[in-house]
Order: sequence, then structure tokens, then C-alpha cells
Amino acid sequence: MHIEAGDTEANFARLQVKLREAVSGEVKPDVILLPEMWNTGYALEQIHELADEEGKATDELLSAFSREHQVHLIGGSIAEKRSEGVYNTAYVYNRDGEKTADYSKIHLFRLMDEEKHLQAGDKLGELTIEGTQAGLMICYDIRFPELTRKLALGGAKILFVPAEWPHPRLNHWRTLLTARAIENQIYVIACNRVGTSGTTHFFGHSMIIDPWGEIIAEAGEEEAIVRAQIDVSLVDEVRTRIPIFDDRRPPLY
Ligand SMILES: NC(=O)CCC(=O)C(=O)O
Repeated sequence: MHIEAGDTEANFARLQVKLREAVSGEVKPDVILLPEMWNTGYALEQIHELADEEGKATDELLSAFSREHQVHLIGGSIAEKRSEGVYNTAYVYNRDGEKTADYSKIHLFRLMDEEKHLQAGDKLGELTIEGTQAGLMICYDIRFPELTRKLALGGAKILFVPAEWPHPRLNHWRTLLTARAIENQIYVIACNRVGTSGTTHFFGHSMIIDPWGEIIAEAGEEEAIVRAQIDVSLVDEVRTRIPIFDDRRPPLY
């Protein structure tokens, strides 16, 4: 989706339209992923005034939606205000509207001044969806391969990535996401915003990559709902075929 920097009211309204669109197709989704900082965009100069106080407004909306539509919701991320400052945080809901996990971005992106305005999280993004373990990281986090490896070693078979990743780094986006999928033999599901904010152009290209590294669904630069059916048993199949987790030599590196 497009995100209006600093206009939380417009973003909440737009998100609800997009969520309704996501559940209105013939095939009902099991899991929905949203983009990064969808409530405020990168209005970092005013982030302390704009951020959602303890995430209450977001929680109310996402919890009610996931319960009403019986869908797992990885709520992208929001600017979330806590007593210590503002975090870039993702909430996860199950089909009953219960918040089952949260994750605050641990690597702050200096090129977009995040470290000047935001606090970094200090725990991993780990979740379970109906028995399948998954990992969650936010945008710039994908540049740190150790993080995905740690999540994969912990049992993750799917990696969810909300993002606001702009031009001119589309090549980095696609290459890094594909590399994370291939090197860890996991599904990577990544949702990136579209549209322009000031002089920054966000390219979208949300995508779903299988554990063999094939992009099985990909959006363009316009707003879109990207859908795919995934088969988690493919993770075990690929790991049996090329057993990288058995062949690792951690004492050497
Ligand atoms: N919002 C972000 O973390 C952007 C990361 C990004 O653009 C990159 O190149 O890394």
C-alpha cells in the first residue's frame, strides 16, 4: 500500500480498505502480512507526536479484524510509543484476535535517520502459526544474514519481512531476500510499501519466495495484494536434498 507520511488518519483508513480487499477474494487467506511503519511512514521529525501510544489504536483494529475474519495477521510494523521512546514494532495476531507475538526492529537504518528518532528492539522475532514456526524481521534487518540463520536454526520455516525499501536498491531487495531463502531453505514472504514520500520513491515488489529460491509471486510498483499458496513440507524436502544444516562447520566460522 501507499503510506502518507505523517497522516495517521489517512493511513488507518487506507489500511482498512486494503485489509477488506485481502479477504474479499474467492480464496480466504490464512495469513496476511502488512508493510513497515504503515501508521506514520517515515515522518521521523514528528514521530513522538504521531506514534501510537502503547500501540493501542493498532491493537484494537488488528485484533478485531483478525477475529472477525478468522485470519492470522502479521501486522506489518507501526511507530509504537512506549515510555522509553518510539519503536518500530510488529504485532502478530491469531485467528481469535489474540496477540501472539511482537517484534521491534533491532537494526536501525542510519541512511533514513532511524537511529536519531527510534529505539532498537532487543529480542528476536519468533512466532508459531498453527504449529509451524516462523521468523519475523523488519526491512534493513535482512542485511544481517546471522539473524535469519539464527531464526532458521531455532526452527523457523517461514520468514516474514515488512518493509519500506526505496529505489535505487531494488536489486539489493530482491537479491537479499532470495539469498535468505536459498541459504536457509525457508519461505520468505516480504511486503514492501509503494509510492513517493518527499524525494524517496518506494518500489513495492512485495514477493513470496520458496525454499528453493524461486519467486512464486511478486507485485510491481503499484498497490497490490500478492497471494500464493505455500506448502511448508517443501522446506523439509529441500533440506533433505541439500542438507546444509547437517553440513555446517560452526567451529571453523
Ligand atoms: N526501512 C528500511 O529499513 C530501509 C532499508 C533499506 O532501504 C536498505 O537498503 O537496507
